Amino acid sequence: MIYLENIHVTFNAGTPLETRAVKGIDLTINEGEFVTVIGSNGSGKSTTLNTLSGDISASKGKVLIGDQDVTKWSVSKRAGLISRVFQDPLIGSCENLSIEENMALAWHRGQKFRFVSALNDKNREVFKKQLARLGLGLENRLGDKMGLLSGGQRQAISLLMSSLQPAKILLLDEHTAALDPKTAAFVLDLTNQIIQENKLTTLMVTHSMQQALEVGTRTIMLHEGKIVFDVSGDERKGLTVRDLLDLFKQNQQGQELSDDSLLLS
Ligand SMILES: Nc1ncnc2c1ncn2[C@@H]1O[C@H](COP(=O)(O)OP(=O)(O)OP(=O)(O)O)[C@@H](O)[C@H]1O
Repeated sequence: MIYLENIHVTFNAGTPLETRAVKGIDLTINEGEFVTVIGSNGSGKSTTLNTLSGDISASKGKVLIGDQDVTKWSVSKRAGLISRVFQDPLIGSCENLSIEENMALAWHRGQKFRFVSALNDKNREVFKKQLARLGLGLENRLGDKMGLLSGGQRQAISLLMSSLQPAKILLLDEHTAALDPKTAAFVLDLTNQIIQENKLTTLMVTHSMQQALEVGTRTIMLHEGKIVFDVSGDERKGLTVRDLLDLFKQNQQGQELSDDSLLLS
């Protein structure tokens, strides 16, 4: 269970550049839920994910994971509970390290370890088995530098890496946005498999309203730092992008959504 309790995030508080990015978010996510997060540019989606991962400290409010109050935990301490895949395939893996070194790092995330002992035959077999399921032949390229791979290959490996250790929460920040449509569909399919196999509680930010409805079990929309709607279960089944736009309008006193990137996707 994840609880975000009255989260506020203000950047550059008290200066002319003050930005109230998140304004009182209350969100409870049950174990195993897969929440898709939509909202226009600057609505606070990444800031909300960053507050959960610990990359940003909330100006006010509490973050709880299970029965633990993690509000004051560092990113590295939270990394034992949370794994993350970013939009940019270059973030989240080290291009100068090999595939197997990246996987060893992911496997030992948050722990002290040495490559010399982590890269043994037994572990290599585990990495190979995981990579083989991608069907990209990467199981035969364990020693290749990550920087040699395409964006889609890196994103697929990042997803595998996110499930190598027992984190229970997966944060996906537009992780298919930089990929071509075919690779994006492949990575999304892999995402679904990994979430189901590992029973992960997931938050996925997407700029596509269609994608937000097609995957996951619940959809929330942020607008100007607040949650403007939250749909799941029967209410969500059969919803169309048009319905989402109408929901937005209802909750915003007739205001139309003006972000083309959301409307067009
Ligand atoms: N580190 C920061 N310093 C100052 N302002 C920031 C910082 N990070 C985000 N902001 C501001 O906070 C607001 C919310 O940004 P955020 O990145 O959370 O939006 P978003 O919904 O993820 O947008 P996008 O869809 O464009 O990625 C924006 O006005 C942004 O400019």
